[in-house]
Amino acid sequence: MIQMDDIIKKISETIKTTTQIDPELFNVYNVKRGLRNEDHTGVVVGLTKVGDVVGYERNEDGSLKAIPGKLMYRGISLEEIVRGAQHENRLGFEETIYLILAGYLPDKQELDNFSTMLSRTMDLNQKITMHILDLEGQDIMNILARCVLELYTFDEAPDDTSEENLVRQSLNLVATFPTIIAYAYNALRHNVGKSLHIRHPQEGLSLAENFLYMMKGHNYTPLDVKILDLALMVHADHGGGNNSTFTVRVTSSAGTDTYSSIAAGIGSLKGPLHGGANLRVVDMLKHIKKNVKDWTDVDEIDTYLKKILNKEAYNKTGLIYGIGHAIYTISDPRAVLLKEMARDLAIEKGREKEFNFMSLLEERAIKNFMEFKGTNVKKQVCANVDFYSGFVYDMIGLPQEIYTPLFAMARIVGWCAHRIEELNFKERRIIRPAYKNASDVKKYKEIDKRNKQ
Ligand SMILES: CC(=O)SCCNC(=O)CCNC(=O)[C@H](O)C(C)(C)COP(=O)(O)OP(=O)(O)OC[C@H]1O[C@@H](n2cnc3c(N)ncnc32)[C@H](O)[C@@H]1OP(=O)(O)O
Ligand SMILES: O=C([O-])CC(=O)C(=O)O
Repeated sequence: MIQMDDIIKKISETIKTTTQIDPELFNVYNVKRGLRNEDHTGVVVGLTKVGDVVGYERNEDGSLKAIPGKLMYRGISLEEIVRGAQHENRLGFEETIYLILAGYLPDKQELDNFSTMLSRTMDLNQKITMHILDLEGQDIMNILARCVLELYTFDEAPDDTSEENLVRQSLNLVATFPTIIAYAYNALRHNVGKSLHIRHPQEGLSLAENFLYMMKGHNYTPLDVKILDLALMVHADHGGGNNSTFTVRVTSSAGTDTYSSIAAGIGSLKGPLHGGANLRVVDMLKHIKKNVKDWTDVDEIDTYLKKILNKEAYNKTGLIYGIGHAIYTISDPRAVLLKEMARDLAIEKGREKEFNFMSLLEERAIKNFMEFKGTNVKKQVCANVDFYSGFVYDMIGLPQEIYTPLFAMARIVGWCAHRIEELNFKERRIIRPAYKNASDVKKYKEIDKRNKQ
């Protein structure tokens, strides 16, 4: 009897050749691999007023000048937004959500009303709650995507793309992501024999605090809330070109519903080269800690990093996770803020040795990467947002299963703002680039005249 395994083996063998395309053809046809120019800068494919990501300037001769990274939400620097909230000793995620969605900073009254509305909207109805608890699986990003798709059936106007309906759907998603993620995590714990706690979000608490409450009951501190709030602020948007937001924009441009589009964005963010890198960093660090005996020995660290780059160690992809970025060169401003948080927390929690090790690893990874690439390197690399986030989450007692979902819990804001922009832009057109055919033209053969492959 023909077995599926035999067919899988055969097709897997043929795709070794059918998927290969001569790299030279990219030059011949001027195809931008990964939508990236020769110097690795992104091909400009759209205009946005939501967020801006700056990692380099152009010299007069057109070459790249590396600069410290800048991130703007609606034209305002993320660093200023963070420092503003810190200076006034208040939380900032709700203000960031308002800024990104509405396009301007709210006044005190607007912010109070908005925060109250969000905390009221966080609660899920019984049917949806039971549904989340019923979703099987180990991966919360996968559960989140499935849950978002299911929300379509609970929405009375899921396909309505009017401005008001898009805003209604966006606010609901922003407010309920923390609840869905916390409940999905609690269901996961329950599956491995722990008690099931399904706590209703509390009116009047911030999104960050409500999330900690739903995850851990009253077992969190004001500092934990502050740190989570800041982490959410820095992950909220990253312009239109990052893989998940672009996915949301591409699917939105076809006119599909909010739930389909956001589920696609979640799928993209889960990838280990994108938001899923925060989990890979934690895993890679565990591995390095096991294999490097002296965490202060630069030679030992360098030897191990070289092995990773040579595809001889860790997961043999040749990648050092948490390092490198499509746009940033000298620094990712979010990694700078997260590192600052990590340092302060490490001192408070007695984990300075680990922090110092990570900091040294960051420095050595950049140095080893540049040496490894030698003259082939087109641009400088730096630690990205995913390098320190897991360490920060661990210090406030959050489990690994929710590290990438936490990214989604913040980025839902940017996704919604970009979707609204994509759908309301008057000159809007379906996003439909071209693929140049690289296959030979062949004649169709009748079935009894075909050769056995
Ligand atoms: C939220 C976020 O999405 S932040 C990014 C999270 N991802 C990671 O941390 C994974 C590790 N980093 C990477 O894989 C990459 O740096 C990416 C995916 C973030 C960006 O990739 P690119 O835009 O292709 O980066 P860039 O153009 O600077 O790459 C130059 C070369 O260096 C390689 N490179 C880049 N980063 C790394 C790294 N961390 N380790 C090893 N090699 C790397 C690239 O593969 C590329 O090689 P190639 O020229 O042989 O194709
Ligand atoms: O911009 C990118 O390519 C990835 C990124 O850092 C993000 O989405 O936050």
